[in-house]
Amino acid sequence: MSRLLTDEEVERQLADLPLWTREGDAIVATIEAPDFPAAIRIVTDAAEVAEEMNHHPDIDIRWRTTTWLLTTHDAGGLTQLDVEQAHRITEIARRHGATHGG
Ligand SMILES: C[C@H](O)[C@H](O)[C@H]1CNC2=NC(N)=NC(=O)C2=N1
Repeated sequence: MSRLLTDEEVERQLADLPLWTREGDAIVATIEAPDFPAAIRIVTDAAEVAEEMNHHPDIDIRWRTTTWLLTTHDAGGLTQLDVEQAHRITEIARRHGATHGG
């Protein structure tokens, strides 16, 4: 299991993740896809990454807007797994033509 990151470590790593903000013990991002099928493709690709990492995001799907919440339940907060997954979800979203959500 990954160790908890310090507040400073989280802050420093979020500088490279403009889509993501900290909310308590989690990091969150809102991603707007071009249309609903593209939003679902992002979720499907992220599901494969989640299985591979054995680390699973909380996802809210509303038409073409998806909201993602990452935290490491086992550790009780943020770990390097969340940061790595945030990068991978961001890359998937970019590939599917997504932009920042509101
Ligand atoms: C038993 C299994 O390894 C754990 O339940 C995994 C599965 N997926 C997980 N996902 C997330 N986001 N946090 C976890 O702590 C976690 N733990």
